[in-house]
Amino acid sequence: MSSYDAFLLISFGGPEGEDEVIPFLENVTRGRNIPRERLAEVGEHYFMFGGVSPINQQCRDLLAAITADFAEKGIDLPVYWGNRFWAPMLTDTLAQMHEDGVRRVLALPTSAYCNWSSRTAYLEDIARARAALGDDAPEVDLIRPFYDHPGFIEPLVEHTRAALDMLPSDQREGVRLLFSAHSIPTAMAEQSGGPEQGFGPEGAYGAQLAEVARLVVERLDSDHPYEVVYQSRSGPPSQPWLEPDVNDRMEELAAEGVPAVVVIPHGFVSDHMEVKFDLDVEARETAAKLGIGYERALSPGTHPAFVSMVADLVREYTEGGGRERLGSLPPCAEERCGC
Ligand SMILES: CC1=C(CCC(=O)O)c2cc3nc(cc4[nH]c(cc5[nH]c(cc1n2)c(C)c5CCC(=O)O)c(CCC(=O)O)c4C)C(CCC(=O)O)=C3C
Ligand SMILES: [Fe+2]
Repeated sequence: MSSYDAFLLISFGGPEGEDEVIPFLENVTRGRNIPRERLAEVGEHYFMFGGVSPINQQCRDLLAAITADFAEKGIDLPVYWGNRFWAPMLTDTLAQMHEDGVRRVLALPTSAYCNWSSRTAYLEDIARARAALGDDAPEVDLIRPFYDHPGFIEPLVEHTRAALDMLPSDQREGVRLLFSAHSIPTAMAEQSGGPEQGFGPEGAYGAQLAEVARLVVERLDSDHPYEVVYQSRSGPPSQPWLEPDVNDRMEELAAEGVPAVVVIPHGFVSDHMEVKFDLDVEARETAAKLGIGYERALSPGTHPAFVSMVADLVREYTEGGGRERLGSLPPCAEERCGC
Protein backbone atom coordinates (compact mmCIF):
# COMPACT_ATOMS: atom_id res chain seq x y z
CA MET A 1 0.00 0.00 0.00
CA SER A 2 1.37 3.40 -0.96
CA SER A 3 0.45 7.03 -0.94
CA TYR A 4 0.85 9.26 -3.95
CA ASP A 5 0.47 12.96 -4.45
CA ALA A 6 -0.27 13.06 -8.18
CA PHE A 7 -1.68 11.04 -11.08
CA LEU A 8 0.06 11.12 -14.46
CA LEU A 9 -1.27 9.94 -17.83
CA ILE A 10 1.58 8.91 -20.12
CA SER A 11 0.80 8.55 -23.81
CA PHE A 12 2.45 8.37 -27.20
CA GLY A 13 1.79 11.89 -28.47
CA GLY A 14 1.02 12.93 -32.02
CA PRO A 15 1.34 15.95 -34.31
CA GLU A 16 -1.38 18.60 -34.37
CA GLY A 17 -0.45 20.41 -37.57
CA GLU A 18 1.35 19.83 -40.87
CA ASP A 19 4.63 21.35 -39.70
CA GLU A 20 4.72 18.97 -36.72
CA VAL A 21 4.49 15.70 -38.68
CA ILE A 22 8.15 15.23 -39.65
CA PRO A 23 9.63 16.35 -36.30
CA PHE A 24 7.19 13.99 -34.54
CA LEU A 25 8.19 11.07 -36.77
CA GLU A 26 11.85 11.88 -36.12
CA ASN A 27 11.21 11.70 -32.39
CA VAL A 28 9.43 8.33 -32.69
CA THR A 29 12.00 6.70 -34.92
CA ARG A 30 15.22 8.04 -33.36
CA GLY A 31 17.54 5.07 -32.86
CA ARG A 32 14.97 2.59 -34.26
CA ASN A 33 15.46 0.50 -37.36
CA ILE A 34 12.81 2.00 -39.65
CA PRO A 35 13.32 2.43 -43.44
CA ARG A 36 12.88 5.90 -44.96
CA GLU A 37 10.14 4.63 -47.30
CA ARG A 38 8.06 3.52 -44.35
CA LEU A 39 8.46 6.93 -42.73
CA ALA A 40 7.40 8.76 -45.90
CA GLU A 41 4.37 6.47 -46.14
CA VAL A 42 3.35 7.06 -42.52
CA GLY A 43 3.88 10.81 -42.98
CA GLU A 44 1.30 10.69 -45.79
CA HIS A 45 -1.25 9.15 -43.42
CA TYR A 46 -0.90 12.17 -41.14
CA PHE A 47 -0.95 14.67 -44.04
CA MET A 48 -4.18 13.08 -45.27
CA PHE A 49 -5.70 14.31 -41.99
CA GLY A 50 -4.19 17.81 -42.19
CA GLY A 51 -1.19 16.74 -40.10
CA VAL A 52 -3.40 16.25 -37.06
CA SER A 53 -3.35 13.01 -35.10
CA PRO A 54 -6.48 12.49 -33.02
CA ILE A 55 -4.48 11.06 -30.12
CA ASN A 56 -3.80 14.28 -28.18
CA GLN A 57 -7.45 15.35 -28.16
CA GLN A 58 -8.37 11.82 -27.09
CA CYS A 59 -5.96 12.16 -24.17
CA ARG A 60 -7.51 15.54 -23.23
CA ASP A 61 -10.98 13.97 -23.31
CA LEU A 62 -9.82 11.02 -21.21
CA LEU A 63 -8.13 13.35 -18.70
CA ALA A 64 -11.29 15.44 -18.36
CA ALA A 65 -13.34 12.28 -17.73
CA ILE A 66 -10.79 10.94 -15.22
CA THR A 67 -10.69 14.28 -13.38
CA ALA A 68 -14.49 14.33 -13.05
CA ASP A 69 -14.56 10.66 -11.96
CA PHE A 70 -11.82 11.18 -9.35
CA ALA A 71 -13.73 14.18 -7.92
CA GLU A 72 -16.90 12.13 -7.68
CA LYS A 73 -15.08 9.26 -5.96
CA GLY A 74 -13.09 11.42 -3.57
CA ILE A 75 -9.73 10.53 -5.12
CA ASP A 76 -7.80 13.62 -4.21
CA LEU A 77 -4.94 13.61 -6.73
CA PRO A 78 -3.99 16.35 -9.18
CA VAL A 79 -3.98 15.02 -12.74
CA TYR A 80 -1.05 15.57 -15.13
CA TRP A 81 -0.31 14.48 -18.70
CA GLY A 82 2.96 13.83 -20.54
CA ASN A 83 3.77 12.18 -23.88
CA ARG A 84 6.76 10.15 -25.02
CA PHE A 85 7.09 11.75 -28.48
CA TRP A 86 5.22 15.04 -28.70
CA ALA A 87 4.10 18.01 -26.61
CA PRO A 88 3.29 17.98 -23.79
CA MET A 89 6.51 16.00 -23.42
CA LEU A 90 6.89 13.71 -20.41
CA THR A 91 10.22 15.37 -19.51
CA ASP A 92 8.56 18.81 -19.32
CA THR A 93 5.56 17.50 -17.38
CA LEU A 94 7.77 15.76 -14.82
CA ALA A 95 9.84 18.95 -14.44
CA GLN A 96 6.59 20.87 -13.81
CA MET A 97 5.49 18.28 -11.24
CA HIS A 98 8.85 18.60 -9.53
CA GLU A 99 8.41 22.37 -9.44
CA ASP A 100 4.91 21.89 -8.00
CA GLY A 101 6.41 19.89 -5.12
CA VAL A 102 5.12 16.49 -6.24
CA ARG A 103 7.09 13.66 -4.59
CA ARG A 104 5.33 10.42 -5.56
CA VAL A 105 3.58 9.83 -8.86
CA LEU A 106 1.22 7.08 -9.96
CA ALA A 107 1.31 6.87 -13.76
CA LEU A 108 -1.03 5.22 -16.26
CA PRO A 109 0.29 4.36 -19.74
CA THR A 110 -2.19 4.35 -22.64
CA SER A 111 -1.08 0.78 -23.42
CA ALA A 112 -2.93 -2.22 -22.07
CA TYR A 113 -0.48 -5.04 -22.89
CA CYS A 114 2.99 -6.37 -22.10
CA ASN A 115 5.78 -5.92 -24.63
CA TRP A 116 8.90 -3.80 -24.80
CA SER A 117 7.23 -1.02 -26.77
CA SER A 118 4.21 -0.80 -24.46
CA ARG A 119 5.94 -1.20 -21.06
CA THR A 120 9.73 -1.17 -20.94
CA ALA A 121 10.05 1.79 -23.31
CA TYR A 122 7.76 3.78 -20.99
CA LEU A 123 9.89 2.82 -17.97
CA GLU A 124 13.03 3.88 -19.82
CA ASP A 125 11.49 7.25 -20.75
CA ILE A 126 10.41 7.79 -17.15
CA ALA A 127 13.93 7.01 -15.96
CA ARG A 128 15.38 9.49 -18.47
CA ALA A 129 12.93 12.22 -17.42
CA ARG A 130 13.79 11.61 -13.74
CA ALA A 131 17.53 11.60 -14.38
CA ALA A 132 17.24 15.09 -15.88
CA LEU A 133 15.85 16.35 -12.57
CA GLY A 134 18.60 15.03 -10.31
CA ASP A 135 18.48 13.27 -6.96
CA ASP A 136 15.20 14.65 -5.70
CA ALA A 137 13.21 13.86 -8.86
CA PRO A 138 9.68 12.62 -8.13
CA GLU A 139 9.37 8.84 -7.85
CA VAL A 140 7.11 7.32 -10.50
CA ASP A 141 5.25 4.00 -10.30
CA LEU A 142 3.78 2.75 -13.58
CA ILE A 143 0.34 1.15 -13.23
CA ARG A 144 0.29 -2.50 -14.32
CA PRO A 145 -0.99 -3.66 -17.73
CA PHE A 146 -4.78 -3.63 -17.72
CA TYR A 147 -5.69 -5.84 -20.70
CA ASP A 148 -7.42 -8.21 -18.25
CA HIS A 149 -9.40 -5.56 -16.33
CA PRO A 150 -13.20 -5.77 -16.77
CA GLY A 151 -13.19 -2.02 -17.47
CA PHE A 152 -11.14 -2.68 -20.61
CA ILE A 153 -13.14 -5.74 -21.72
CA GLU A 154 -16.65 -4.33 -21.19
CA PRO A 155 -16.41 -1.41 -23.66
CA LEU A 156 -15.00 -3.78 -26.29
CA VAL A 157 -17.98 -6.10 -25.82
CA GLU A 158 -20.46 -3.24 -26.15
CA HIS A 159 -18.67 -1.72 -29.15
CA THR A 160 -18.43 -5.10 -30.91
CA ARG A 161 -22.18 -5.60 -30.47
CA ALA A 162 -22.84 -2.14 -31.91
CA ALA A 163 -20.62 -2.86 -34.93
CA LEU A 164 -22.35 -6.21 -35.53
CA ASP A 165 -25.71 -4.41 -35.44
CA MET A 166 -24.53 -2.09 -38.21
CA LEU A 167 -24.05 -4.98 -40.64
CA PRO A 168 -26.96 -5.87 -42.92
CA SER A 169 -28.56 -9.03 -41.50
CA ASP A 170 -27.66 -11.17 -44.54
CA GLN A 171 -23.99 -10.35 -43.88
CA ARG A 172 -24.13 -10.82 -40.11
CA GLU A 173 -24.67 -14.51 -40.59
CA GLY A 174 -21.22 -15.83 -41.45
CA VAL A 175 -19.36 -12.69 -40.30
CA ARG A 176 -15.81 -13.14 -39.06
CA LEU A 177 -14.68 -11.14 -36.02
CA LEU A 178 -11.12 -9.87 -36.50
CA PHE A 179 -9.45 -8.64 -33.31
CA SER A 180 -6.71 -6.33 -34.49
CA ALA A 181 -3.58 -5.21 -32.65
CA HIS A 182 -0.35 -3.40 -33.51
CA SER A 183 2.16 -5.84 -34.97
CA ILE A 184 5.60 -5.92 -33.35
CA PRO A 185 8.80 -7.70 -34.40
CA THR A 186 8.59 -11.42 -33.56
CA ALA A 187 11.82 -11.01 -31.56
CA MET A 188 10.11 -8.35 -29.44
CA ALA A 189 7.11 -10.65 -28.98
CA GLU A 190 9.35 -13.55 -27.86
CA GLN A 191 11.08 -11.23 -25.43
CA SER A 192 7.71 -10.55 -23.75
CA GLY A 193 7.59 -14.17 -22.56
CA GLY A 194 8.48 -17.58 -23.92
CA PRO A 195 7.78 -21.23 -23.18
CA GLU A 196 9.51 -20.86 -19.76
CA GLN A 197 6.72 -18.49 -18.73
CA GLY A 198 4.07 -20.69 -20.33
CA PHE A 199 3.54 -18.75 -23.58
CA GLY A 200 3.52 -19.75 -27.24
CA PRO A 201 5.57 -18.37 -30.14
CA GLU A 202 3.84 -14.95 -30.02
CA GLY A 203 4.94 -14.46 -26.43
CA ALA A 204 3.00 -12.87 -23.59
CA TYR A 205 1.78 -10.14 -25.96
CA GLY A 206 0.20 -12.63 -28.38
CA ALA A 207 -1.25 -14.67 -25.51
CA GLN A 208 -2.81 -11.58 -23.95
CA LEU A 209 -4.30 -10.51 -27.28
CA ALA A 210 -5.81 -13.98 -27.71
CA GLU A 211 -7.11 -13.91 -24.14
CA VAL A 212 -8.85 -10.54 -24.56
CA ALA A 213 -10.46 -11.72 -27.82
CA ARG A 214 -11.71 -14.83 -25.99
CA LEU A 215 -13.03 -12.81 -23.04
CA VAL A 216 -14.90 -10.43 -25.36
CA VAL A 217 -16.42 -13.18 -27.52
CA GLU A 218 -17.45 -15.16 -24.43
CA ARG A 219 -19.55 -12.15 -23.39
CA LEU A 220 -21.22 -11.62 -26.78
CA ASP A 221 -23.59 -14.59 -26.55
CA SER A 222 -23.09 -15.35 -30.21
CA ASP A 223 -21.21 -18.04 -32.04
CA HIS A 224 -19.41 -15.92 -34.62
CA PRO A 225 -15.94 -17.31 -35.32
CA TYR A 226 -13.12 -14.95 -34.37
CA GLU A 227 -9.35 -14.60 -34.65
CA VAL A 228 -6.50 -12.21 -33.85
CA VAL A 229 -4.86 -10.28 -36.72
CA TYR A 230 -2.17 -7.61 -36.81
CA GLN A 231 -1.86 -4.17 -38.38
CA SER A 232 0.54 -1.24 -38.81
CA ARG A 233 3.67 -3.32 -39.33
CA SER A 234 6.84 -1.28 -39.69
CA GLY A 235 10.57 -2.12 -39.90
CA PRO A 236 12.55 -3.44 -42.87
CA PRO A 237 10.82 -6.18 -44.95
CA SER A 238 13.60 -8.61 -43.98
CA GLN A 239 12.63 -8.42 -40.31
CA PRO A 240 9.81 -10.78 -39.26
CA TRP A 241 6.84 -9.13 -37.52
CA LEU A 242 3.71 -10.75 -36.09
CA GLU A 243 1.22 -11.93 -38.74
CA PRO A 244 -1.26 -12.23 -40.40
CA ASP A 245 -1.82 -8.66 -41.50
CA VAL A 246 -5.48 -7.67 -41.34
CA ASN A 247 -5.61 -6.94 -45.11
CA ASP A 248 -3.98 -10.25 -46.11
CA ARG A 249 -6.32 -12.17 -43.85
CA MET A 250 -9.40 -10.43 -45.27
CA GLU A 251 -8.29 -11.49 -48.73
CA GLU A 252 -8.09 -15.15 -47.67
CA LEU A 253 -11.44 -14.96 -45.88
CA ALA A 254 -13.15 -13.41 -48.90
CA ALA A 255 -11.77 -16.24 -51.06
CA GLU A 256 -13.29 -18.71 -48.59
CA GLY A 257 -16.68 -17.04 -49.02
CA VAL A 258 -16.84 -15.11 -45.74
CA PRO A 259 -19.39 -12.33 -46.48
CA ALA A 260 -18.22 -9.69 -43.98
CA VAL A 261 -15.80 -8.83 -41.19
CA VAL A 262 -16.10 -6.80 -38.02
CA VAL A 263 -12.71 -5.46 -36.99
CA ILE A 264 -12.20 -4.82 -33.27
CA PRO A 265 -9.06 -2.76 -32.50
CA HIS A 266 -8.49 -4.47 -29.14
CA GLY A 267 -4.76 -3.64 -29.19
CA PHE A 268 -5.46 0.07 -28.60
CA VAL A 269 -7.24 2.27 -26.08
CA SER A 270 -8.40 5.03 -28.46
CA ASP A 271 -9.17 5.61 -32.14
CA HIS A 272 -5.86 7.30 -32.94
CA MET A 273 -4.11 7.43 -36.32
CA GLU A 274 -3.25 3.72 -36.48
CA VAL A 275 -6.99 3.06 -36.24
CA LYS A 276 -8.19 5.99 -38.35
CA PHE A 277 -5.87 5.29 -41.25
CA ASP A 278 -4.87 1.63 -41.09
CA LEU A 279 -8.40 0.40 -40.36
CA ASP A 280 -10.91 3.10 -41.36
CA VAL A 281 -9.14 3.96 -44.62
CA GLU A 282 -6.90 1.08 -45.67
CA ALA A 283 -8.68 -2.04 -44.36
CA ARG A 284 -12.07 -0.60 -45.33
CA GLU A 285 -10.75 -0.08 -48.87
CA THR A 286 -9.51 -3.66 -48.94
CA ALA A 287 -12.98 -4.89 -47.96
CA ALA A 288 -14.61 -2.76 -50.67
CA LYS A 289 -12.18 -4.11 -53.27
CA LEU A 290 -12.94 -7.69 -52.14
CA GLY A 291 -16.67 -7.00 -52.12
CA ILE A 292 -17.19 -8.04 -48.49
CA GLY A 293 -18.99 -6.18 -45.71
CA TYR A 294 -16.90 -4.24 -43.21
CA GLU A 295 -17.56 -2.60 -39.85
CA ARG A 296 -15.08 -1.38 -37.28
CA ALA A 297 -15.83 -1.43 -33.56
CA LEU A 298 -14.83 1.63 -31.49
CA SER A 299 -11.92 1.32 -29.09
CA PRO A 300 -12.56 1.99 -25.36
CA GLY A 301 -11.98 5.78 -25.67
CA THR A 302 -13.93 7.47 -22.86
CA HIS A 303 -16.45 4.69 -22.28
CA PRO A 304 -17.64 5.10 -18.65
CA ALA A 305 -16.43 1.61 -17.68
CA PHE A 306 -12.97 2.41 -19.05
CA VAL A 307 -12.84 5.74 -17.20
CA SER A 308 -13.99 4.03 -14.03
CA MET A 309 -11.25 1.41 -14.46
CA VAL A 310 -8.66 4.12 -13.91
CA ALA A 311 -10.02 4.87 -10.44
CA ASP A 312 -10.08 1.11 -9.70
CA LEU A 313 -6.44 0.81 -10.75
CA VAL A 314 -5.46 3.79 -8.59
CA ARG A 315 -7.15 2.12 -5.63
CA GLU A 316 -5.25 -1.11 -6.32
CA TYR A 317 -2.12 0.88 -5.52
CA THR A 318 -3.39 3.21 -2.80
CA GLU A 319 -5.65 0.84 -0.89
CA GLY A 320 -3.72 -2.36 -1.53
CA GLY A 321 -6.84 -4.15 -2.73
CA GLY A 322 -6.42 -7.23 -4.89
CA ARG A 323 -5.95 -7.12 -8.61
CA GLU A 324 -9.31 -7.03 -10.33
CA ARG A 325 -8.96 -9.23 -13.37
CA LEU A 326 -10.58 -11.61 -15.82
CA GLY A 327 -8.78 -14.65 -17.18
CA SER A 328 -5.67 -16.07 -15.58
CA LEU A 329 -2.57 -15.66 -17.71
CA PRO A 330 0.83 -15.93 -16.01
CA PRO A 331 3.04 -12.83 -15.72
CA CYS A 332 5.18 -11.80 -18.71
CA ALA A 333 8.96 -11.80 -18.91
CA GLU A 334 9.51 -8.04 -19.22
CA GLU A 335 11.60 -6.77 -16.34
CA ARG A 336 9.78 -4.56 -13.80
CA CYS A 337 6.56 -4.85 -15.79
CA GLY A 338 4.28 -5.34 -12.81
CA CYS A 339 1.74 -7.50 -14.63
C1 LIG B 1 2.57 -2.20 -29.68
C2 LIG B 1 2.43 -0.81 -30.21
C3 LIG B 1 1.38 0.07 -29.99
C4 LIG B 1 0.11 -0.20 -29.19
C5 LIG B 1 0.02 0.30 -27.82
C6 LIG B 1 1.12 1.19 -27.30
O1 LIG B 1 2.13 0.64 -26.89
O2 LIG B 1 0.94 2.40 -27.29
C7 LIG B 1 1.69 1.29 -30.68
C8 LIG B 1 0.91 2.45 -30.65
C9 LIG B 1 1.10 3.61 -31.39
N1 LIG B 1 2.01 3.79 -32.40
C10 LIG B 1 1.87 5.07 -32.88
C11 LIG B 1 2.63 5.64 -33.92
C12 LIG B 1 3.80 5.10 -34.43
N2 LIG B 1 4.37 3.90 -34.10
C13 LIG B 1 5.52 3.70 -34.83
C14 LIG B 1 6.36 2.61 -34.77
C15 LIG B 1 6.22 1.45 -33.96
N3 LIG B 1 5.15 1.16 -33.13
C16 LIG B 1 5.39 -0.06 -32.50
C17 LIG B 1 4.55 -0.69 -31.58
C18 LIG B 1 3.36 -0.14 -31.08
N4 LIG B 1 2.87 1.12 -31.36
C19 LIG B 1 6.65 -0.54 -32.95
C20 LIG B 1 7.29 -1.83 -32.50
C21 LIG B 1 7.16 0.39 -33.87
C22 LIG B 1 8.45 0.32 -34.61
C23 LIG B 1 9.48 1.19 -33.96
C24 LIG B 1 9.98 0.60 -32.67
O3 LIG B 1 10.57 -0.48 -32.70
O4 LIG B 1 9.75 1.22 -31.62
C25 LIG B 1 5.71 4.85 -35.66
C26 LIG B 1 6.86 5.08 -36.61
C27 LIG B 1 6.43 4.93 -38.02
C28 LIG B 1 6.00 3.50 -38.31
O5 LIG B 1 6.91 2.73 -38.52
O6 LIG B 1 4.81 3.21 -38.31
C29 LIG B 1 4.62 5.70 -35.43
C30 LIG B 1 4.34 7.05 -36.08
C31 LIG B 1 0.84 5.74 -32.15
C32 LIG B 1 0.36 7.19 -32.37
C33 LIG B 1 -0.80 7.23 -33.31
C34 LIG B 1 -1.27 8.63 -33.58
O7 LIG B 1 -0.44 9.49 -33.91
O8 LIG B 1 -2.48 8.88 -33.48
C35 LIG B 1 0.37 4.84 -31.23
C36 LIG B 1 -0.69 5.05 -30.18
FE1 LIG C 1 3.45 2.34 -32.88
